[in-house]
Amino acid sequence: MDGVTVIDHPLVQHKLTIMRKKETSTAGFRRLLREISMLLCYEVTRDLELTMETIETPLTEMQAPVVEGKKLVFASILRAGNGLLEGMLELVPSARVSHIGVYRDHETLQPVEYYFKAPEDIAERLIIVVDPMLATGNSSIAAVDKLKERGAHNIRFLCLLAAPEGIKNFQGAHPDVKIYTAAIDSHLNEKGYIVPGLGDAGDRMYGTK
Ligand SMILES: O=P(O)(O)OC[C@H]1O[C@H](OP(=O)(O)OP(=O)(O)O)[C@H](O)[C@@H]1O
Ligand SMILES: O=c1cc[nH]c(=O)[nH]1
Ligand SMILES: [Mg+2]
Repeated sequence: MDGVTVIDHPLVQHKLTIMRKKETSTAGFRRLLREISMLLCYEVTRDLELTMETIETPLTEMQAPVVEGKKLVFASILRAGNGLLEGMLELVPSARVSHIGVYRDHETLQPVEYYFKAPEDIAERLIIVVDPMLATGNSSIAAVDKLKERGAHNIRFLCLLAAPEGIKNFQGAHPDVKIYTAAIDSHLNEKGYIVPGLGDAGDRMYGTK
C-alpha cells in the first residue's frame, strides 16, 4: 500500500501475536509494548541522516557517524502512545517529546482534545507521532493537525495496528505523512474497534477495564 510501511520483522510479529491474545495480562501487555516499540523505532528511524563527528579511539582519531537525537521529536498520543514512547526513548534518549491528549468519544468516534505540549521549534525537527492504534484515524488526524498548526511539516506516524478505513481517512487528510505499522487488520466493527485487533490499547496497558 502506498505510503504505508508494514514492519514485518519476525520478532515484531511474534510479540504482536502475544499482545493480541485476550489472556495476556496487563503487566505482560505493557512489557511487550515496550519491547516492540524498540523494534519499531529501529525501522522508523532506519533512514535518519547521520552527521560526522571527530572522535578518538584508543588507537587514533577518526570521523564517525552520529544521529542527532535532539533533532527528533517523539509525539505521543495519550494515553496508549506512552507505551511506545517509553521504549523509543530508551533507544534515542536525547529525543525531544511532545504529548498530545486526545481520546475518542465512544458514541460519535470523534476526537476530544484535552492537552498539547511540544517543543517550540518543531518546524525544524522530524516528528514521529506514536499511538498503537489507527482505527477510524480521527485521533491521529487531530494530533497531526495540531502539530501542523504549530509549524511541523516533517512528520511520520508510527502505530502497531491499522485498519484499512483509518489508513484511507488519514492519508486523505495528511497525504504527506508516511505511516509505519506492524500490521494492517481486516476492518472496523460497528463500535469502531479494529478487528481482529487487540481490544482497547489504553485499557489493556493500564488495566482500566
Ligand atoms: O483512530 P481512532 O478511531 O481515533 O482510534 C484510535 C485511538 O483510540 C485509542 O485511544 P482512546 O480514545 O481509547 O484514548 P485513551 O487511551 O485515552 O482511552 C487509541 O490509543 C487511539 O488514540
Ligand atoms: O480497536 C481499537 C480501536 C480504537 N482504539 C483502541 O484502543 N482499539
Ligand atoms: Mg482507550
